[in-house]
Amino acid sequence: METLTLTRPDDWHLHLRDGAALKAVLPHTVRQFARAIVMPNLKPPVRTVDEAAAYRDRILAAVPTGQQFEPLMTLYLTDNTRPEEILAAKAAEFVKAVKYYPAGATTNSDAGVTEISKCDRVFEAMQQVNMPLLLHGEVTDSAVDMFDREKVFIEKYLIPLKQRFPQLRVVLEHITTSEAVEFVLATDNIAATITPQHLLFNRNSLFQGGLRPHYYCLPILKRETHRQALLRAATSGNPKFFLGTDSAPHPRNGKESSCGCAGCFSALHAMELYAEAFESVDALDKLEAFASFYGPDFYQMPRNSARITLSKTTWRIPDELPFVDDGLVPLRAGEAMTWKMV
Ligand SMILES: NC(=O)N[C@@H](CC(=O)O)C(=O)O
Ligand SMILES: [Zn+2]
Ligand SMILES: [Zn+2]
Repeated sequence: METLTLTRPDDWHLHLRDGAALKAVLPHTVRQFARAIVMPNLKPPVRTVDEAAAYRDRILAAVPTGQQFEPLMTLYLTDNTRPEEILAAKAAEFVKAVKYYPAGATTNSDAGVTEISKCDRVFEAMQQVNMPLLLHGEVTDSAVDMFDREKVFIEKYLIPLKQRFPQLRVVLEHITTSEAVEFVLATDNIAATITPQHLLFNRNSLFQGGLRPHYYCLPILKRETHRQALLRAATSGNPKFFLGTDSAPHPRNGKESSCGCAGCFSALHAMELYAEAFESVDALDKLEAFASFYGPDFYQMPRNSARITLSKTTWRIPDELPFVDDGLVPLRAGEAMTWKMV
């Protein structure tokens, strides 16, 4: 049987939620990944080192017995974050980055930043102590077309930010456009994560025979030329592009609604999805570095030493997994996968 053995990967962009939802989804991630950058967009958000420490403890308590997992914590940037909090985060070694959400851009981002330049003193401190800034890179201006919001964010906010803070290390999260790929390639001290859905699907998947809420995430899927640019970047062997699933669980009734939530759940089968994307352009030899090397290199952490194996086996993605309130529909539910983690 055809198999693929890789260094154990890490997920550099993950939503674990809290409480019963955390307990339901964490085992899926622990099965595939050794570590994950855990997003802070809880209700209320994780804004301080103390809140991050408490959330980290709740995550560790939910790790299935006998298994290993290291949550890498992030702080949620607000208009009121103080530079002192950055120094405290640096001293507390479990906080690995600070996350910027434009207020109102995505799920649980109401407490996000209203005007990015308000945070300049915080960015100054981050640049000083080498704390990475993670960006949800979309403008929220309702006058800007939904499909242009990442491109406009780069032009309007990210280029000026990098001019003000050239040494600040930035991750442009879940990139979706060729403009993002080009910007990352052309700029120092910036990397990007790429999700499985943005490598596998274009915006037609949102409307395949009807409205498909389980393909709705933010930033929204773009046209095919962008998907191809992302796939080229991910499989190029350039260390600026690495794995971040953005697995973002919502209950079925939150997605299948008159105003459905944004987010795709992929923690169940993330590595299988990435393997399929890489295989589609005959680049399986580039998967290990994308999934297991470039992330820890950017975050200046050691690479993992354990290994995982994927085998060429056909299986069917379940229609639904147990969750809270309602079931959890995984990305591409009910369809066939050709790789399977052993
Ligand atoms: N990606 C999403 O569509 N949703 C994420 C938030 C985010 O990463 O923007 C979520 O928390 O549900
Ligand atoms: Zn986001
Ligand atoms: Zn996310």
